[in-house]
This record gives sequence, C-alpha cells and structure tokens, in this order.
Amino acid sequence: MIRLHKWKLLAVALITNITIVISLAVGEIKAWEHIDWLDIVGEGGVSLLAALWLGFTLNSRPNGPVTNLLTLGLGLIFVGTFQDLLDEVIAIDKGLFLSGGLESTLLPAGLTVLTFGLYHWHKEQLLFTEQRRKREQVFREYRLQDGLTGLGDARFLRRQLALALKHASNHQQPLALVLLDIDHFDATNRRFGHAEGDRLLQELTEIILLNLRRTDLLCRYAGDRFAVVLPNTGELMAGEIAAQLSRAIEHFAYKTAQQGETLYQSISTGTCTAEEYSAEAMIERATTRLLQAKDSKARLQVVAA
Ligand SMILES: Nc1nc2c(ncn2[C@@H]2O[C@H](COP(=O)(O)OP(=O)(O)OP(=O)(O)O)[C@@H](O)[C@H]2O)c(=O)[nH]1
Repeated sequence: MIRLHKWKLLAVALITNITIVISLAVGEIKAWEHIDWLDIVGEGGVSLLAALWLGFTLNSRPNGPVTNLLTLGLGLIFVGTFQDLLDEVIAIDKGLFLSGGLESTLLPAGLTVLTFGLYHWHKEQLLFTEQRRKREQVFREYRLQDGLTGLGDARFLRRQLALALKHASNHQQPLALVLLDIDHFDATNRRFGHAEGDRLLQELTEIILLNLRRTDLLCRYAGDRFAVVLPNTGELMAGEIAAQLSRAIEHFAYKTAQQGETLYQSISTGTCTAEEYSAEAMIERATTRLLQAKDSKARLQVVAA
C-alpha cells in the first residue's frame, strides 16, 4: 500500500505537519490544567478513526480517479478533525481563520468530496457485481472453481449445462453453447513465459465477461479453451455473440508485464444449439465445430503464405 499510494500518504503527512507548525507558530501550548482531557479523547478518537478509514481505503484500492476522490475526502476530514484536536492543546487567537474557520470548512468539504467519491465507488461496485453474476454460483462452489480465472471449471460447466438443458426443454426455449479457443497460445507461452500466459488468460476472461449478457455463463473448459452457455439463444444469435467475442478479443491490445510489448490475440469458436442433445453431446458437437474452424483458418494461412 505504501509504495502504491506514497504520494497521497506523503501529501496528507505534509499537510498535517504544516498544520502543527502553523498552530505552534501562531498559538501557545495550553497549561496542563486548562486541557480538557475528555475533549482530547473524543476529538483524538475521531481523528484516529478518520486516519484508519483512510488506511483501509488505500489498502483495498488501486490507483485511479475514484481512489483520488476518496483520499481527498478522507484526507480533508482527517486534517479537519486533527486541527480540532490541536485546538485542545494549543491556544490559538479566536480571530484567526485557523482557529474556527478551518475546522468548520474542512469537515463539510471533506464529507462532500467523500460522498462524491463513494457515489463513484458504488457505481464501480455495480459493474463488478454485474461481471460476477456471469460467473454464477462459482463463489459458492469453490471446489468447481478454476484457481487462475475464478471461473467455473469443466465439471461445473457440465453440471450447469445439464441444468440449463432441462430448463430450456421445460420452458421450450432455445439454448446455445459457444466454445472459444485462443489461437497459438502455446507460442505465446513459449515466447513470453507461463506467468505472462497466465496474466493474459486472466485479462481475456475479463474481456469476455464484459461482452456477455447477465444471463450468460462463462466457464474455463480447459487450458486456453473457454465455454459460454447462452440461455434462451438460437443459432443465429449464438453465431453473432461468438463473432462479437472474436472481435472484442482481436481488438484487445494486451501489454506484457515485463517489457510492455503489445500482443494481439485471435480466437476460434465453435457453436452448438440444444435441440435434443445432452450436455456431453453439446460439448462434443461444439468441439468438432471449433476444430473445423481451426482447420480452415490454418488452411487459409497456408494459402496466404
Ligand atoms: N500460461 C498458461 N498456459 C496454459 C495453461 N493451461 C494450458 N496452457 C497452455 O496452453 C497451450 C495450449 O496449447 P495448444 O493446445 O497447442 O493450443 P495452441 O497453441 O493455442 O494451438 P491452436 O489451438 O491450434 O491454435 C499449451 O502451451 C499449454 O501449456 C495455464 O493455466 N496457463
């Protein structure tokens, strides 16, 4: 946290020190008997809580505009309450802005900025919830969760696909399955290393999730192969969604962690609709179509070369 947010922490520490120095310069330390210890405990406690909130917030957030707003809001609240605390030990001329004006300005300003930051945080959380919904139940079924991407694994896919098939047949709705496989992922692994391949798989997961509807389910079927269950979806729509996912991935400019090189990926897809198939038969059919797509891509590349 300290390394990531060092400038923000330095700014808060610097402003706090400036407040102490100015207070000492324009005021006088109160005599022991004039200090109200109950106020010190109360106001010191509020200041300490504001500092803790700031610490918790920075510890749980990446850098970015929402974090900046939250830091500014909590920072203002902290400095405002800290100034309040200083007032209890340093007597400052009542006519000075530092004595009353600063306290009564910083706290409301901090609360206003914090409210604005919390509003954006709330919006950000809604987006994450939306993405998480597409991983349905995975968070309650850790045994069937893929450790790298957080998606359901192949066993989870089979189980959910069987349930979706039953639901589709009971409600006489179509159901589709799309398999996606990254092209030449082995070469990417060999060139940039397995850890970079892992990061790429994680980022591609996010891209796919962002391009799905809230009812769709994404699973990691195997190594570089993903599966999407598309409820209430016919063949045409499934083909369209597969094409959208291919486009989204082709346009994604992945940056490697080491050198920041840009990598572009393509995928091959195989779709299949339910009709009278079982979950296993659907996976087999989609796999056959995926391999056919890979074959025709390879043949086209040979012709082009
Ligand atoms: N980094 C990483 N690589 C993985 C993981 N699981 C599988 N792989 C790799 O994925 C690659 C899959 O290779 P292939 O099945 O030959 O697929 P490909 O190179 O994409 O070839 P085509 O599908 O024919 O285009 C292998 O190099 C595996 O080691 C993983 O969790 N992390």
